[in-house]
Amino acid sequence: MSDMLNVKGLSISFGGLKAVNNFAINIEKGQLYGLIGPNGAGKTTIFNLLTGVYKPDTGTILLDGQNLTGKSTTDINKAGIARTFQNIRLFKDLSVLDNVKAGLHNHHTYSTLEGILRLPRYYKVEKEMDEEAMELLKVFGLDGECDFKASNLPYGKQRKLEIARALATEPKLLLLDEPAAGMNPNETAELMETIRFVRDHFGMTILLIEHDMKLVSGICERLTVLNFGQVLCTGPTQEVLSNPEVIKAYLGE
Ligand SMILES: Nc1ncnc2c1ncn2[C@@H]1O[C@H](COP(=O)(O)OP(=O)(O)OP(=O)(O)O)[C@@H](O)[C@H]1O
Repeated sequence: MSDMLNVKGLSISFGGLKAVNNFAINIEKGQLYGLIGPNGAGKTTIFNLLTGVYKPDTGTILLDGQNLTGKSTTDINKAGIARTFQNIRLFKDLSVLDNVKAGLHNHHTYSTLEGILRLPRYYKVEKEMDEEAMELLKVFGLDGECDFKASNLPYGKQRKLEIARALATEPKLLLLDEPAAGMNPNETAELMETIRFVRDHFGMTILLIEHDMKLVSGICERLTVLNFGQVLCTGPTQEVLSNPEVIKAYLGE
């Protein structure tokens, strides 16, 4: 199996603090992978490094063999990394459909002039986008709410919409930052099914940060545990979760 994501020697400091120190990870294509660790361990900072929000002090990031180190957020998104955020970020006043279409805009193009003049190509592209967005919404069971304002959806569905929008950019790697945060047990159980489905249906490679151990042990095949910015342990999920050092540093909290 080939690596979809290959990261080596990744570090960044904020002032005197080494938030991420010599981080490495290999994720195979189609793998469902978890990044866990105590609060402040550096997990979100790693997502910010992988997506170009921060530039690493050292290290390399390869996506499907392509070197993304030091690239901008836009270039990295185009190259195939999409993410969701710890605090949901949707276009709250836009419809559910338009939120997904905002993701599709990455690869459907008409010129600004074609758009302003409403030239035929504009209508053709808009129609194709409507259809594609609806297909994606169906996958998430959100097609019935396509005209709702995003902010009027219940919390669990907003999370799903955020994932749908990320998938609309046709990523090679999907990063989910605490997808179950703020969810009740029913919503979490449904979310687990959705994430598993996204992997199976789209063959998606997924890296997720999560504190909910039920979700982590339920769907992740491999884990990397981060502690004080450093990798404490990497391996198959059950092996990692029964590692005494991991229990001491994290699970025993
Ligand atoms: N832009 C920044 N400037 C200064 N310090 C930062 C910055 N971003 C993160 N940090 C620090 O880096 C460390 C790692 O933070 P990070 O948010 O990555 O942790 P985390 O593992 O995602 O935590 P949580 O589980 O609470 O979300 C923290 O000490 C944080 O305060």
